[in-house]
Amino acid sequence: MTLESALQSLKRGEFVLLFDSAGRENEIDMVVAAEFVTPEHVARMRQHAGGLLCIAIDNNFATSLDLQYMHEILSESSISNKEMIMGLAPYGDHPTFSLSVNHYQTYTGITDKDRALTISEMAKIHNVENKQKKFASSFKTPGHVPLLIASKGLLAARQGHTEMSVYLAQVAGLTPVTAICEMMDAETYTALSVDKAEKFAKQNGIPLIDGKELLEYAKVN
Ligand SMILES: O=C(CO)[C@H](O)[C@H](O)COP(=O)(O)O
Ligand SMILES: [Mg+2]
Ligand SMILES: [Mg+2]
Repeated sequence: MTLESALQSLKRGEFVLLFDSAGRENEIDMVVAAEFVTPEHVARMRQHAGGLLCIAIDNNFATSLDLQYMHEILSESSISNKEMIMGLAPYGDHPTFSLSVNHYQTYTGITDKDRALTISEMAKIHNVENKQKKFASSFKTPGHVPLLIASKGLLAARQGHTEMSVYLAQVAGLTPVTAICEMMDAETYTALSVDKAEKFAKQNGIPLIDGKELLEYAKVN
């Protein structure tokens, strides 16, 4: 499956699977452009991925919303348990978590319908004039969908699913806001292996992108 066909899938509002690398998380995330997310997408990520469903956003967009990384927010806060604040994960990256949000029209925030609304409305904010004002009036925190902020410099700075998925959306000409969820294995209680993900991808006609290929593509484009 070529990167080009994966981009076409994203443009049609379909899933792609994204592997980071064996030396990093060694995980495969289901990825879909946030602007297309429906309750059915959320149900499928819940059933076929089962990890944490997050919204990844481009760094400039985060800045325009006055968002910070959660580890920065906590470092600057008056909490006493500062030693708990995540520095680097075992594979060497800082977490990209920021606030978690619910759209104001959700009820509990966790249902497929509620999360789909939160995710798709988050993409819409990217394209309005006064983003910060609209964001503050349309979303509540804490909520049921974590926001992840892609690094400034994107793939040159960090090679996580956060950056790779936002980069894919950008290259596809879409709003750089994605919904991503790690694929878990209910048989082994670990992350889904690449072999099993390849099988799933084939059976379901979903493109699987290797992060290595994406990084090579980014170098020459
Ligand atoms: O931990 C995560 C949030 O559920 C996932 O790994 C997600 O893929 C984003 O993180 P990263 O950019 O580090 O891969
Ligand atoms: Mg992770
Ligand atoms: Mg990841």
